[in-house]
Amino acid sequence: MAKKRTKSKPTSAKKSFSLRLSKQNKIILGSLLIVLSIALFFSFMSYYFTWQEDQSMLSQFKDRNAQASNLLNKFGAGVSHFFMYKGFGLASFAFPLLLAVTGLYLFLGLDKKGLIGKWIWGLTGIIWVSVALGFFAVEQPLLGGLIGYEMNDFLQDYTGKIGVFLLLIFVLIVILVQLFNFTPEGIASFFRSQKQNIKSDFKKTNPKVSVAGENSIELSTDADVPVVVDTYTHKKDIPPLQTEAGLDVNLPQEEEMDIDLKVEKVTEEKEEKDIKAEKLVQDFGEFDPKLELGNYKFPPLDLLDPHGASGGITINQEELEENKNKIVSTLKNYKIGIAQIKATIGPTVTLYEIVPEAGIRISKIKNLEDDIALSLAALGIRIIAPIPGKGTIGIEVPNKNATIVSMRSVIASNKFQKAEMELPIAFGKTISNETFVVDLAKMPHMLMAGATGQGKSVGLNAVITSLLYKKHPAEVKFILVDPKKVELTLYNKIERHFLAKLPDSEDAIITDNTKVIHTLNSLCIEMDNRYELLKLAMVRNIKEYNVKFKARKLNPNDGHKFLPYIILVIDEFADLIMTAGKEVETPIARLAQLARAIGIHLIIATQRPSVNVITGIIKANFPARIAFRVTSKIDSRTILDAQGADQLIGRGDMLYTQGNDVTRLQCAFVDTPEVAKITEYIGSQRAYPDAHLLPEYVGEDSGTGIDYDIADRDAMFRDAAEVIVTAQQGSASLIQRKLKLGYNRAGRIIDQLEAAGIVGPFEGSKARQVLVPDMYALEQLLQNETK
Ligand SMILES: Nc1ncnc2c1ncn2[C@@H]1O[C@H](COP(=O)(O)OP(=O)(O)OP(=O)(O)O)[C@@H](O)[C@H]1O
Repeated sequence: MAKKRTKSKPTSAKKSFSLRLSKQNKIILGSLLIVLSIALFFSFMSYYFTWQEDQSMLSQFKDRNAQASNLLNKFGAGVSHFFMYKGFGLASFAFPLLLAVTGLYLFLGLDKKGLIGKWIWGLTGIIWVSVALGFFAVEQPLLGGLIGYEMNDFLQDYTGKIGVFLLLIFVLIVILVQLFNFTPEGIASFFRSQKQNIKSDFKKTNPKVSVAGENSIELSTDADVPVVVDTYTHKKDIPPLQTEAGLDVNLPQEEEMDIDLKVEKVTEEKEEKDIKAEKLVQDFGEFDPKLELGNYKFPPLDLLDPHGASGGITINQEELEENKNKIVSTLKNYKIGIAQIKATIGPTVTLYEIVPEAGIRISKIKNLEDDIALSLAALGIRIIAPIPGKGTIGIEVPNKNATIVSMRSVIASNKFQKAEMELPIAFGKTISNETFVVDLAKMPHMLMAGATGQGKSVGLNAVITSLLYKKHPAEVKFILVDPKKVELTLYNKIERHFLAKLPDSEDAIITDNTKVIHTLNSLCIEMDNRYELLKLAMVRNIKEYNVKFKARKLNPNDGHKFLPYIILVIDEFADLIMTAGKEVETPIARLAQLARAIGIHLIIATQRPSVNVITGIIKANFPARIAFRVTSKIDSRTILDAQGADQLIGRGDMLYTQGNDVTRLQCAFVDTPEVAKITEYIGSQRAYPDAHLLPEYVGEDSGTGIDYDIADRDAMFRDAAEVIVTAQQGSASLIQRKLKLGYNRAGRIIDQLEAAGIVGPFEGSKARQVLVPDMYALEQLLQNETK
């Protein structure tokens, strides 16, 4: 510092020579340029009249007695000779103009950004005019100047007269297009408006003439209906219509067709932040969350087994015919005539769509479900009467030989590959053999239930596999809860790629129930944190947030980071509810209600679809439901609010609903060895140093009743107390954010605040109550403590 100060004199001297002019200097320089430009202008003007007289005295410049006729005497004669004669001729007049503009800019202290452009275009124009005049007025050396003449000469030696002419035209076009935004449409609309003016002027002077043509109505101006033409708008004042009741109706007058609408381009005012972000994007490109694992390779398709279904569905004509006959004859027995019957063959069931004869009651057919099942000697017959939106009645009959829908076939399908969804899931195939792809982000949570052994675990694997095939490890993280301890263990291998866990836990896959509670509460904290981030970023959902973050509009120093989707998969939900009850239900309900916008999605599966497991709260918050085969109609109702799941045939046959419609699907089959291969493939690639860490959850029991010694308090205790009291919100995450602390430390401080009586006790996922109303009260409290 001292050194700098001693050197301060020479630096200030240097500064005065730098290009950055002080305001005074700018005014002086600006006025100098303006004066100079006026002098040049008058010199040039007068040069045209006096150049011949002054020619001889150019050599006697130093002679004080010699006088020139130019308005600015010898200076004028000399400068003009240099610019006009030896330079650019008539085009030299642009120099005083450019100088004057520059002078004005400096004088008024305007932003100099546009000035360089003006000089470039000015010089281009000078050269062009000089060459053009040299070309067209060879005889008049003063018009084009020596440079114009010489350049012409030079160019003509190489390209000939025509070449120079074409070159001049081309440069002119460039200038017009670049400088004046000339476009063919612009010229056309100019001529159109001219034509219109002439037309209306003409009409004005000859009111009886009718102009017939497109969009025009012939008008005869009868004497009794006066038609007045407005001299300004050229519109006719039509007298108001008279209705029968004598009511005046004013018709809105038609606007003239050919009025050119000039749209002024509004240059958006950009915030400084945006400009900064644009610059960052220009310099470093968009933020790429995948960069850290830039070489990550998505699992290839051949890790999946085709399950012998490469030939697609085989149609057994005999079976079709037989079933059709049985349906027709059974219905006939009950005096139900059929007008038409059509079959759609799916992988596991065939849908027979019938159009009954007129006058048949639908409920009559619906009641025959069991009779039809009996006559077809088949399980899993479902009657859909009527098929929504079709006006037919559907009878689903299981195929004798069901085709396995391989995961490979659905992943390879065009529909899945081209799916522009946030979290695409290829569930399987519909009854008409179409691949069924849905977006988990839109669901936004899913409940999956079905009796044991009907395909639930396969279904969960299909969901996870779909996402593994489509998403980069940076974009999605799973939290896997597996009380059965065997179903999801395979995913251990991708822990450092795709899994998220609590900071202190060893295994990412959660198998014990207390940990589930901690994880759920931690997810609630993550949710609150994410909402806070979204609020700060002024966006409504995770998608917009990430777009903004990628465009570098959010500063990581303010706590912003790229947010991956978090998917919580619970394999056996019944077990959890039985052991932990409300402790699990409350955070799950809270997450389900609020988490959709911030990219946390829940998938819960259970094999016990009873009302004490799938409670009203859970059901209300899980609009997307999947039912595999269940044993009773009641179970089906519990899951879907409709029956039908009891009539499924098992082995991945399922019903999907996301609101009203229920769709029957054959779940894609992915076997354990296939999952093992995929996880092996992903697991063998370079990974993140650790699994994605969730915020630490400080359990309910910790902190309460602990008497902290005042001397042991955290150094940030007072700051934290002020933050909490000012915000009147007792949350550790607030302290964490405002004071930039780790969650552990913030949690400890909260405990100390509780011990000091500043915040209330822990209240689950809600923020603690703040017991001190304002800063004054806080001050008093802390002072009393030290006494
Ligand atoms: N989509 C499917 N396509 C063909 N077969 C299937 C399908 N899904 C399941 N299966 C068959 O059903 C068997 C049981 O499936 P899965 O293990 O998924 O049942 P689960 O409902 O998870 O049973 P649990 O609740 O006892 O774990 C599988 O081993 C497989 O043979």
